[in-house]
Amino acid sequence: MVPPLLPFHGSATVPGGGPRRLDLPAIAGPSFEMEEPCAKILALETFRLEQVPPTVYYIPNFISESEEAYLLHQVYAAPKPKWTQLSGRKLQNWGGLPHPKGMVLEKLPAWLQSYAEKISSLGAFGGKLANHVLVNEYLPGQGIMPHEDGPLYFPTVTTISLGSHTLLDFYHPFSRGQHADSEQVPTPQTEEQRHFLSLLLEPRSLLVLREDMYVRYLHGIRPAASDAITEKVTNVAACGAVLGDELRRGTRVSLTIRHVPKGSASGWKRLPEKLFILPH
Ligand SMILES: O=C(O)CCC(=O)C(=O)O
Ligand SMILES: [Fe+2]
Repeated sequence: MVPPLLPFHGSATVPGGGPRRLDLPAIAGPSFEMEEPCAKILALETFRLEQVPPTVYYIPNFISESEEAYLLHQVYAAPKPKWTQLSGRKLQNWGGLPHPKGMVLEKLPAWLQSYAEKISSLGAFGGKLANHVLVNEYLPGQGIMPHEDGPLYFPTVTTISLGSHTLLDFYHPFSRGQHADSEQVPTPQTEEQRHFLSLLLEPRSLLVLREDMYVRYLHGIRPAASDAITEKVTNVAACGAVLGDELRRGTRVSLTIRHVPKGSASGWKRLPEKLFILPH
């Protein structure tokens, strides 16, 4: 049975404002009953991170501990064949399998559908309803290489983190240099040089990435067992961590919730081949 969705709760310290209670109303909560959808979008705006390229929203404690336990229970109750073991992580795919000829969409199970609806109602997908979820499980020491998610998805990804924090790292794409005619050879750039910011994703948080942060830069998770909170962690003020902390990772399960537009196959075909850097 799907439990009723609870309001966001908890508190966080935000820049300039000192500790603040983040009381966003739940979909069925009393404050939303009298409000228009645009009010929910405004609510999302209050969680927008500054000092990063557009656009990142980070909402600590988006779900409660009991919702987290419920979601973890559902993830691990899935039949064994639902898991795909990859090098460095385990994956479940819900809503349909991506394919160069287009996504064959399947209905989401009820336990994911309610969260897809809750996030969509914040306006995360431009009024569309999320219909696809990837579940990733990372043990301490595991991660995901820097990548782009590819052109199949509406250019927003939303992620609920369960069980443990992680650091999501962002990278400038390789500089492609000037046009070949100018004879300028692109300078080699190390991964470290291209890494320009990280976001601390705490358990129970929601991350919404749109625009440049989703389509222009690459993202990845270092295969590490702990994370140093440095000045590159741009959202530290919204988190329960401080500069200089070293956070040990536990097993983290992430739900990446997206919208796959109908007919995305044609979008796929139009894009140059080198953009097909799919992680899965
Ligand atoms: O686990 C995460 O937060 C990131 C997963 C991811 O980048 C992906 O599935 O494409
Ligand atoms: Fe990704």
